[in-house]
Amino acid sequence: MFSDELLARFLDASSRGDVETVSVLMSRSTELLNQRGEQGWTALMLAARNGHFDVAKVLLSHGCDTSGTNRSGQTAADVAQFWGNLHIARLLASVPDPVPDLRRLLPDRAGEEPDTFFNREFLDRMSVKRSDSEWLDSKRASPDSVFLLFHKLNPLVSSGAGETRLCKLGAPGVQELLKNGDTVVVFLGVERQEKQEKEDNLVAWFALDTEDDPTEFLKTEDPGCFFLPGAMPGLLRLSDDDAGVVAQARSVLAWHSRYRFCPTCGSATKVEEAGYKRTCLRAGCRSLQGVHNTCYPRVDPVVIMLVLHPDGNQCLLGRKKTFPPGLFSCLAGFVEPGEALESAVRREVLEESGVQVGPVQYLSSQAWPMPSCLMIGCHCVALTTDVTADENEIEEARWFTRQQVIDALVKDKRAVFNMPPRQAIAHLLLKHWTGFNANL
Ligand SMILES: NC(=O)c1ccc[n+]([C@@H]2O[C@H](COP(=O)([O-])OP(=O)(O)OC[C@H]3O[C@@H](n4cnc5c(N)ncnc54)[C@H](O)[C@@H]3O)[C@@H](O)[C@H]2O)c1
Ligand SMILES: [Mg+2]
Ligand SMILES: [Mg+2]
Ligand SMILES: [Mg+2]
Ligand SMILES: [Zn+2]
Repeated sequence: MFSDELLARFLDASSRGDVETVSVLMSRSTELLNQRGEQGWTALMLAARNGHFDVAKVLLSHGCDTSGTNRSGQTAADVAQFWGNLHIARLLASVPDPVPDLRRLLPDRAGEEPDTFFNREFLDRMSVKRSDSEWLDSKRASPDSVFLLFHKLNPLVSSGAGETRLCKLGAPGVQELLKNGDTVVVFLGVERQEKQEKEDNLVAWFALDTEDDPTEFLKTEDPGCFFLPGAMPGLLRLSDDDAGVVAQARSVLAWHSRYRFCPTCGSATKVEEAGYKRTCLRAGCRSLQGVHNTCYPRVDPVVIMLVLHPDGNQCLLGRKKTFPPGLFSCLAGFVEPGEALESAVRREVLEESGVQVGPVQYLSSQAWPMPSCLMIGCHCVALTTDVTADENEIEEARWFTRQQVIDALVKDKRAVFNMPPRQAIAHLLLKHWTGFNANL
């Protein structure tokens, strides 16, 4: 701490060009450096006003902030320029602003939208049709329509030729389930057409989930069909073409399985808008007034970030206790209510690793249907480098060099860690940072 009297002497010495007193006082309290006097001027502004080059140099050598402004909105450089002290203006102009400098470490944004797993959409969701019950009924009965069946949120698939593909059932294949009034049938959309088709010719897709024992059902179906076991890593076995429609279907079905009753009053609900809304059946429930976010499927935003070291050559990765051995990935965390993405990035990195973050840059996002996250992928640059992992969540967090990341990407024998799988956006953030464009 310092007294008002000490600050007054420090500002006075800067203003008079008394380098020696400035140095002595700073050695007693470094906090004086960016303090303002009654007029809102810092020592650097006073030195700039009065042309004291040596004082400005000493202040800068102690890491004095050059970006602060006085009450007229002038920086020290503006003050020096205004009063004709051009040598000081030039000195200040040659001091890089630390934040824009760190910004240069952020990789260029991708030119093209990356083809990320879970994001590929070949259906037109056609949300206008969700309230057209006549059209929906006709599509549910149509022999051309496709039904995707899930058992406890695991999709029915078949394996062959090294690929795991969705089983596309027709209405007869799921007729028992359709007869059951409790079954939720979600309308996913229609296949995109090369040329404009009549509405009647569009191929509609639906999804439904059953919790019943599927043994009997599987006996009647193609013997190669099975329910993909476990969400992770099971879902990552899907083909790239099928992953997107599974992300959509699984997230909406998971919402139905978890939100049977009205979250506002606990009453029964009815399914509307072809599976995209649940409405409370109790007249007078608060959820029926205005737009109510409990009535619609959830999306939980999660920030996921590759933190770059201020030296530009290292990045911060962490391991959760639940990760397979050797795997390190980007830090991630749920965005909290009332929080901007940039703040969520800074808070989660600080919580999980103790590292402070400066500039943040968005790269791209990914649907992550476990059960319905939206991963928001960012690069950011650290302001501090000491790592203290939050032991509750992270087993270990540390800096890896660019070369170590490339070794892990190409699975070189020198690799010191395993990359997250190519289907995860963490992989894309790492690969994008290295600038490594080979099709790995
Ligand atoms: N695609 C990828 O590359 C990738 C990589 C890492 C994580 N993820 C996903 O991101 C999710 C979030 O990351 P995290 O676990 O590090 O988050 P986190 O660091 O915020 O910590 C998770 C904890 O936050 C709490 N929490 C707060 N809001 C929550 C909500 N809406 N839903 C569930 N829990 C909530 C819970 O206590 C939970 O245990 C993971 O669950 C995972 O599915 C995806
Ligand atoms: Mg986390
Ligand atoms: Mg966290
Ligand atoms: Mg969190
Ligand atoms: Zn209600």
